[in-house]
Amino acid sequence: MTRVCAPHHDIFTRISFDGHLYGYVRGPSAFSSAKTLQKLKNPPAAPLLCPLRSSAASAPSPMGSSTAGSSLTHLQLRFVCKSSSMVHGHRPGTVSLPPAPCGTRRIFASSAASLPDDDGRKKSMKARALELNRVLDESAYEPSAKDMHSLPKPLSSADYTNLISDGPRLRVAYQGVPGAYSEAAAEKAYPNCEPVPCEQFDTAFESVERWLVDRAVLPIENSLGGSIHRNYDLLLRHNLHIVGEVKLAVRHCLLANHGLKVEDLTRVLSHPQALAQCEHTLTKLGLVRESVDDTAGAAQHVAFHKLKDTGAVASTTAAKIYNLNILAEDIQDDSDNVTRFLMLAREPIIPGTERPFKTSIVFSLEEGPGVLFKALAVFALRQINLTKVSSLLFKCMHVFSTLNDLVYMLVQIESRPLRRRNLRLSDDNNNGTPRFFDYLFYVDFEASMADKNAQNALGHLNEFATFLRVLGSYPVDTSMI
Ligand SMILES: O=C(O)C(=O)Cc1ccccc1
Repeated sequence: MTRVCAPHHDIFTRISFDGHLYGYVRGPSAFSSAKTLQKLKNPPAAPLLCPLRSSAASAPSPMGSSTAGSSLTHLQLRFVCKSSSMVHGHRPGTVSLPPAPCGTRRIFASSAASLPDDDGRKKSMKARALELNRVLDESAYEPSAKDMHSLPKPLSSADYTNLISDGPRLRVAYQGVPGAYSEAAAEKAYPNCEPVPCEQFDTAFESVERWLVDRAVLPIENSLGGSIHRNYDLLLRHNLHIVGEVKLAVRHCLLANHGLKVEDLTRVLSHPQALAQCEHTLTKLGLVRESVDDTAGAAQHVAFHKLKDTGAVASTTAAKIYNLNILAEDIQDDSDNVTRFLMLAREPIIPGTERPFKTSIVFSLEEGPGVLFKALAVFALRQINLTKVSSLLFKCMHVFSTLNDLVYMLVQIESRPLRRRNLRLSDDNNNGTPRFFDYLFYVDFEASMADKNAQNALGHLNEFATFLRVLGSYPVDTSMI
């Protein structure tokens, strides 16, 4: 893939309710970047590019009539693109990325053409990428297992300054350390990628936003332990788009240092979801459970401290990396233990109809009887399936009296009772404005935003929702079916 560097400007996009990608290119090289957008192989049709606002003395001319390298500064261009014909009257309201740190160049990773003066910039980007690799390599920890020093240290927020992504392999952030299930999910989602470990979920989100990496892959829900609510919140607080999903069969092992037997253990460490998924087995073994950030981190801790009374619930890969003994395999309570991960990117993908697509949205509603019924009816009326009912649905039964009527639907609703919590949204003007919501509903429905039916459903929902955002429209992972 040829990359285009877009110096000192912001590119930001969002999927509109009518299935368009739209966004802005803002900054001194907006014209050359906008020209680049016009040349994209994907989307198949040239995007419409139009000047939105310019702080330059004269108004900018429409795209195509200006030359690359124009001396205009702070130009904002709005672009809208769709694989079929243009539809006017799309909803405004995109979200801008935070300004690049001074001197930082941003790479428009999904572009397929080059700017004329690309060479010099590529060199400097390469240097910065090497810089990132150096930080990752040099900050290796000192674990007990012999190969551990060669593992990359997870990114923390301290690694953000002036480091950017470059290189032939797609760099994919995940939360955890090498050997985590999220790393395996990243490799399944993007074969041949370079997985980049991150200390926290927030770090993974920010690493993508700051162009340190190209994508993030994060767990969102699993068949046993339920949803990972923190990541739902992060989806709202950040500007990333869901561009895919990947399902991973998760098989847990009980790991311990060599020479130990199960009877020697009194305690077990792991990610809370992993502990929940092995609840019965761990109870039977009488082990005290302790939560840590990720399963592989638990294995690393047990190995590093040469613990004699503590085991870890983690993968066979983690056992190999941290040189631990596998005391028991397949200890999850349910043999069909599947975790769903989301693939996140800075730009949305163009929704298609050539294969099954799913769309994820988040919305809030005014309180009142029947209001959730009305919201879900916009899909039911159009025969759009929502996916499976979450137990969290029942938390809001006192608010929505007609909810019982809806249980027949195949629904996945994640409701987040926020108790008028102050949620700092990355809003459409990128103000990070705090807004209050009593409940936020996360809904996945089985349709593409390119589908007129889905567009109508969301248009309808938008008439009475107090807030509505499309988090992404992406191909369904059918690999586990
Ligand atoms: O901790 C990990 O390894 C993760 O990737 C998170 C997780 C934990 C349990 C099941 C699936 C994913």
